[in-house]
Amino acid sequence: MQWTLNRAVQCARKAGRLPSGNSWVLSRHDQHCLAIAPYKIFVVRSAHTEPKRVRVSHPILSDAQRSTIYALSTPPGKAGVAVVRVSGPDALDVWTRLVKTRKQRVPEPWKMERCRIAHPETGEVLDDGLAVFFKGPKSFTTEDVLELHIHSGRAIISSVLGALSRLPFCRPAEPGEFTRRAFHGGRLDLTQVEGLKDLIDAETEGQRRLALRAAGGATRVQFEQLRTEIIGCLAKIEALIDFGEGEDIEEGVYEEARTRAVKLKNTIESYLQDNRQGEIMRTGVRLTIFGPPNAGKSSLLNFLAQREAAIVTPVPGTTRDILELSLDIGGIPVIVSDTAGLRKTADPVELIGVERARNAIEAADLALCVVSCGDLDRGTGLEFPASVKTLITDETFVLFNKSDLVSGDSETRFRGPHRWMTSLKTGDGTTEFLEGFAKALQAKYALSDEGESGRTPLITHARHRVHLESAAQFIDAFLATSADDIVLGAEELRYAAHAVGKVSGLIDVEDVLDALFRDFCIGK
Ligand SMILES: Nc1nc2c(ncn2[C@@H]2O[C@H](COP(=O)(O)OP(=O)(O)OP(=O)(O)O)[C@@H](O)[C@H]2O)c(=O)[nH]1
Ligand SMILES: [K+]
Ligand SMILES: [Mg+2]
Repeated sequence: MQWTLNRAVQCARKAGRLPSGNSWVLSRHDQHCLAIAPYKIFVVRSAHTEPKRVRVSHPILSDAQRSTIYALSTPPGKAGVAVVRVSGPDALDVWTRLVKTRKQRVPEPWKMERCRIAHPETGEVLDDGLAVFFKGPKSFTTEDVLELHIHSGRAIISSVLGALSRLPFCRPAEPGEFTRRAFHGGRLDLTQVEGLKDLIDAETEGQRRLALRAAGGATRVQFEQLRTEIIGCLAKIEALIDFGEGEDIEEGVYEEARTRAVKLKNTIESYLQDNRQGEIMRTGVRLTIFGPPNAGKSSLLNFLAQREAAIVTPVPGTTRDILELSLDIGGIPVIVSDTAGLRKTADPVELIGVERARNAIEAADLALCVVSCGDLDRGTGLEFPASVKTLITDETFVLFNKSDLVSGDSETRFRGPHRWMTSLKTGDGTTEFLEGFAKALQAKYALSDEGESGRTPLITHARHRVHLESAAQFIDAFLATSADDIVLGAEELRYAAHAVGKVSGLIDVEDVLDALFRDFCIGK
């Protein structure tokens, strides 16, 4: 028997736990139903087969959270347009007091209207602009929302915010409070809230695309699907517990549940085996440039950054400390570290630099070794200097620099995948290097186009990985139980569903929310 929100609400009403006459909306899950009426939120809990077990908890929104809030939603400063956003039960009241249109006092929802913004007490016109009213729940926060589009200038903005502050039922919004309300209203789940924040913070094309996917709800859908499938599995086991095989239940149900669980575990594992692609794309690929002294490592950093970020001199051992820069290479965010040249040294300061360089290579997602063609040419064949030889693997990118120091015919020795030859002095080969390197990065980290979701990583935050890993463990634990202890098995599946639910924020949400919204800007 499938448990629905309507049933949950019906039962709760019968039990006298919910006031009638309110419109009930929003998310329904098999075990936890979030039922939301205007300004009152209750969590309806139920076991998914037993309507009798309905329990309605206390409202989870405080008075402060129910008030009408306002904030400037665009950056302060001189510009064409500034948007002041108002959200809450009294948004319509704000309209009638501040917005003067030619036609009517009550706005037509979702329709932009030309208006004057007037002071609620003095009636003084503050600005000429546009206003739009979004009727809840079809708004960003799911509450009634009013947006005032005014001219962006310091005096105009402060006069409008000042006018709003005169209304006793309004208060300034806290950072991220609009988004928090959207979350509490069920409009966004946690992965979407994270996506929204990542979208605002995105600095490269790759980050933008990844964040948009999450903000748009694609990540949410995938996690919800996973959770639904686990619950489907659990339902079979619970049916067995309630009725027992052979009576009302057809045979083979237990085996079927196991087969499904194995499939689920494989799916989760395929999500986990993503080389941390999504997390790396979000936070940046860590690339360490290393090599012997004087190879041109700092020259390379400056070339990539297009500015004199690092000191370059003919003195070997110039770079001591690690110099880190965030760069956009082919749409991939890359945190590039320039390091001290690797060599045996008695200088205690340089020694620390060399030690740090080695640690940076260890910690990096990618390493790029720069060697001077001049250092190689003396030997026969392609022999890397001893100081770097042991650090070069199949994954290491290699740049043979200072091609101007060797004769042209020796060039072929240096060719190969992930290997380039340049002269950072003359600029020879730098275009090919940059193109080839960007392509290599894209091949490793870029997301495939929409549709080929197979290659798009699901996990973008360490939090997702933690919960998915524990879900996989619980499914494992279920598979380790036998048909004799299905009650125990069912419990493991319930934990697995619970773990996946944490990703979307259906469960144990407040601590994650606090951490997340702390970094949001006001007005979002
Ligand atoms: N001839 C030639 N000289 C270069 C080239 N690239 C860099 N140099 C010079 O090589 C010297 C060393 O360059 P850096 O960029 O400081 O080398 P580095 O690897 O950072 O050196 P350390 O930090 O001391 O380990 C400088 O004088 C550069 O101008 C090149 O392609 N050809
Ligand atoms: K140098
Ligand atoms: Mg250097």
